[in-house]
Amino acid sequence: MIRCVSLLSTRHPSLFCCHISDFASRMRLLNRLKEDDEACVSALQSGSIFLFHLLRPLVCPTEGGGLTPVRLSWTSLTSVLQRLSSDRSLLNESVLIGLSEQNQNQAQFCLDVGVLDPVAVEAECDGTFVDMRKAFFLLTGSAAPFVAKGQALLRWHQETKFCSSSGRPTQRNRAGSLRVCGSITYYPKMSPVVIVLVSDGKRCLLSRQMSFPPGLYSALAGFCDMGESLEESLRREVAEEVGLEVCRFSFSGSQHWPFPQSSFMIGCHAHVNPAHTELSVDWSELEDARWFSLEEIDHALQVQHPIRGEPQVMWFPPKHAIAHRLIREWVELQRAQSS
Ligand SMILES: NC(=O)C1=CN([C@@H]2O[C@H](COP(=O)(O)OP(=O)(O)OC[C@H]3O[C@@H](n4cnc5c(N)ncnc54)[C@H](OP(=O)(O)O)[C@@H]3O)[C@@H](O)[C@H]2O)C=CC1
Ligand SMILES: [Mg+2]
Repeated sequence: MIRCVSLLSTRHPSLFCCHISDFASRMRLLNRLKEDDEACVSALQSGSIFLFHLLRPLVCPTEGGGLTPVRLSWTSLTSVLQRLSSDRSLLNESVLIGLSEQNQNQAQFCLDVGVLDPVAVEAECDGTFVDMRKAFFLLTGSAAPFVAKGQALLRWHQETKFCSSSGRPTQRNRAGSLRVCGSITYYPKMSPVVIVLVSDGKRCLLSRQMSFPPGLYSALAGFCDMGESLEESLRREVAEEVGLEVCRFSFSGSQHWPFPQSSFMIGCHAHVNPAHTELSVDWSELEDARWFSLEEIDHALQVQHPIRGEPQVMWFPPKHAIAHRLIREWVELQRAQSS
């Protein structure tokens, strides 16, 4: 929907009224809140706040058996803090996550209440603090990436309290989108990871690491090295982990991934020459790597959850994960090619 938005900007005084979409106006407002501390304070007072305790999100169950994050208004959170005899200044630690598309661009913040007794907060707020690994896969709708982003920002603040150059404490802006020490500005960081589903035209290649739960197989993945392009990382990771040479690849999509910290997953499909598919697996990285037929992949896609005590049952990362999407795309392509 296009609507007329009045943009009063000191930076762009010529922009008084123009036609921009709701999305564009939301993005500009978000940017303004990052730059304007006063505007951000007032957005917090009318916004919603999501709580974490030592990086564990506060959630409550949904009717369908999933989880949803608990959101509090500024007023209700200040009264909770008062009842728990905590200083309201804790709210200064909150970090802007985004603006609600559904709720008239309401600002959304996250706050780690690690200094408070978690049980008391849970009782006050009707929720439970749960480990991110559990929460991420049970959060419904768009909540999983949203909560992951909040946790990633809070973690970054906790880890960037001091300047790595001077050793002095860093200062943050109100939104929490940066920290400074003198002339040095720190911005939140992500580690780029390439994740690639390799195919020989008929089969696809999946692997598992020692740390994976029993039966879980996924696409090959690896952190990009400093200075590498996406294609260089992809070719290197496939060569390192299974000894194959990629002849062509295509980009599929990307996602922020909260494990082990903040990864920026770049999902790709890659092809190898069907005449050169013999694997030379790096056993120090992988516990197993194998080629799978369409039939085997189709069967594993039906497995919703790992079955306890049946490690032989193969299953894939859940729908949230880009690995899942790559596998589904490969299946669709195989079906389209054979019909
Ligand atoms: N979203 C999804 O669908 C999926 C996501 N993933 C994610 O992809 C990520 C990367 O895959 P993985 O195979 O483990 O990566 P790699 O193949 O690159 O191997 C991991 C090792 O690389 C080293 N390393 C290099 N740079 C970094 C960095 N920036 N952060 C952490 N470790 C680094 C570490 O070695 P050392 O410890 O020796 O220093 C680490 O153990 C994983 O964290 C995993 O969570 C994986 C599969 C599916
Ligand atoms: Mg790897």
